[in-house]
Amino acid sequence: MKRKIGVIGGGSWGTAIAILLLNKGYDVNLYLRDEKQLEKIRDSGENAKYLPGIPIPEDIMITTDLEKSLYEREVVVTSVPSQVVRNVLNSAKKYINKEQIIVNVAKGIENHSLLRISQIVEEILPNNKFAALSGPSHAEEVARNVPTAVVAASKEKNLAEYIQDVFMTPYFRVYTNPDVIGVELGGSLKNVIALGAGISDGLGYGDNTKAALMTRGIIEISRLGGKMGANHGTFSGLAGIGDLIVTCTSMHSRNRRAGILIGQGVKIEDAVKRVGMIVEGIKTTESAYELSLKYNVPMPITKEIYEVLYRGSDVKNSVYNLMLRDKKHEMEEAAQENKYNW
Ligand SMILES: NC(=O)c1ccc[n+]([C@@H]2O[C@H](COP(=O)([O-])OP(=O)(O)OC[C@H]3O[C@@H](n4cnc5c(N)ncnc54)[C@H](O)[C@@H]3O)[C@@H](O)[C@H]2O)c1
Ligand SMILES: O=P(O)(O)OC[C@H](O)CO
Repeated sequence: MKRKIGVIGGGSWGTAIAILLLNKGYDVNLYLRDEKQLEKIRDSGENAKYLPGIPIPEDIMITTDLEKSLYEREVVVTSVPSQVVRNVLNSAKKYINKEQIIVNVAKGIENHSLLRISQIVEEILPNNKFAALSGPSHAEEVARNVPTAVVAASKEKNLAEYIQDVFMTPYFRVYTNPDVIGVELGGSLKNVIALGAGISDGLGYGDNTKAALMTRGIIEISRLGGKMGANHGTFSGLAGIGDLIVTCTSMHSRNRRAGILIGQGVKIEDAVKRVGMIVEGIKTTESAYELSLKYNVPMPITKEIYEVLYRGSDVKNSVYNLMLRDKKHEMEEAAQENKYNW
């Protein structure tokens, strides 16, 4: 019997995931909310707004009927922007039974509650099993079978291995990891640093600057992650440094592209409109900044990006603030524990 999967969210990632799963021979439903978008997809055979140039197989059952999209689905994939996952799941929960497995692929941290998606799912669907799938994976490349590697994270080994099996293809390699917190934080917080990398590019700075942002960026992500219960090793893996690299360097990245525009002096709202798709890092910056205060963790890059996005600070000032802050030991935490000391 064919595996039955439901994907919620007809943006670029939901569409690419649906195609990948259909090509594995599964029975795939794709839910999107917009009837006009659905008609356009039916007429043109592609999702021109979110994933242009990629033919959508007719066998994917695309629908605006949430109930229908979830009916008898063994796995339900959430692929909507992270700030709306709660609303979408609240609407969906009456159609989801406790046997169905929830796999989240959205990358972000809810504003104000500061919850990760796994925690939101736990609140709304406490009896359902959950896994997070994350890593360096631009939809535009996955949809073209560009070799890609990601991580399936679950507290339960069997579930992580099951999800690995569900998604793995010769072009899409899936590793397992028990560290749900680290995988979720890595995927979410890299978007903040990618905005910074984009701003740096937009200002006309060079590769040195970007390498510094990426390196110091993963250090501050890992510092917060450690305090929140993540495993430091996760941040050296695909969902950590891997996703940070791809998002800070690729022109597919909506976060980086928005950052470039902001660095060039475009207003934030206009930059987001020009990108035309979700720029997760904007809202995640607010959550990340609040988490750094809550856990009392220094996150200087995140703080400066927060100042630029939410307090109207001048980007060049932020660069000077970062360059001229107090002098530091590179391995500050380790030095405090008397490792890496002279
Ligand atoms: N695009 C990628 O390459 C990629 C890769 C990995 C992870 N992600 C993550 O996946 C998530 C989705 O990203 P995307 O790239 O598909 O975004 P997108 O901007 O391409 O599409 C978002 C989709 O969500 C829909 N949507 C928005 N609000 C909704 C609501 N309330 N109910 C139902 N649908 C709603 C939009 O109509 C749109 O179809 C994000 O968290 C992103 O970080 C994206
Ligand atoms: O386009 P972005 O910046 O949202 O990044 C997409 C994916 O998260 C890359 O792994």
